[in-house]
Amino acid sequence: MNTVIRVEGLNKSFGGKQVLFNMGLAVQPGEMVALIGASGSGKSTLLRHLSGLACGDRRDAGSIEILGRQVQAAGRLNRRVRRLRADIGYIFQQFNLVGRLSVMSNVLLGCLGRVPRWRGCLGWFTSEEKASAMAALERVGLAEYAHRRASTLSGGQQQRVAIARALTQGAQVILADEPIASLDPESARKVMEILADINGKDGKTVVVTLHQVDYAVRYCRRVVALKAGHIHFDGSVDALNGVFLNDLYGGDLDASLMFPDHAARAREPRPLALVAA
Ligand SMILES: Nc1ncnc2c1ncn2[C@@H]1O[C@H](COP(=O)(O)OP(=O)(O)OP(=O)(O)O)[C@@H](O)[C@H]1O
Repeated sequence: MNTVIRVEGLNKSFGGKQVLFNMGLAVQPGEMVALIGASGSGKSTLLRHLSGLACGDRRDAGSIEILGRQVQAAGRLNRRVRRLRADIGYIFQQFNLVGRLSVMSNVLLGCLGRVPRWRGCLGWFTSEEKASAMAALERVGLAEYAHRRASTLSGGQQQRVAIARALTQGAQVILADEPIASLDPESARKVMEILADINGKDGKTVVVTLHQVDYAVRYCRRVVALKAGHIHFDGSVDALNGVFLNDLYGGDLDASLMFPDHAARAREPRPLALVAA
């Protein structure tokens, strides 16, 4: 099978300050990968580059391919990156819904990359597209809210609508940037379970940045840990331990809460109390 995400030699600077250093990454079809690291380590910047929402400049070397198609090379975005974005579902921390529109209309926005522009402008969708949007809402448990104004939903519900939008989009790859950072634990659990379900049942490749290491341990097999713009670790979640996490987070993380002993990590349910500072 072909590699879904390939990053080679990626650098990024903002105003002369380098924030990503020679990053290399390969993600295979159907993987669910957690991106972890302290605040400012470069997680969101990397994710934005993967989706083609950001790019380096000519001084920033590096290339990114998604689904075998070039997103950027030598600090330049592929001119056809908009098309590629139709295959990438991007979940934002703050949901990015249009609050005054109905839940259903928001989910239908997922079709925009694939329908003729005039239809998108008129908001004219076929019955198949509407059925697909409703099926996506059912999948995330929100069919009964289809005709509610999006702004009236809770944060957790809005994030599930955003996931339904990515499903309707038909995205092959889901990039989720701190999707649970502003949610209560129960809403966070539901969002992570939906992402894991989409990964497990539909085989979609998921990369999710997380502040909460315990959710990474629970839902992802592979972890990529960033430290000061470098890939510090890339491997099995089983390799994480308190010493490693204290080093990664500079002592801001009380990993003893998470790994009281190695054996406890294998037991379910895993603790959900720990949040990185
Ligand atoms: N638009 C920007 N202009 C200037 N500097 C930026 C910009 N975006 C990010 N940075 C800097 O790049 C570095 C990495 O930021 P990034 O947001 O990727 O980190 P992060 O790991 O996602 O942090 P957090 O977990 O707090 O969201 C930080 O030093 C940040 O200040």
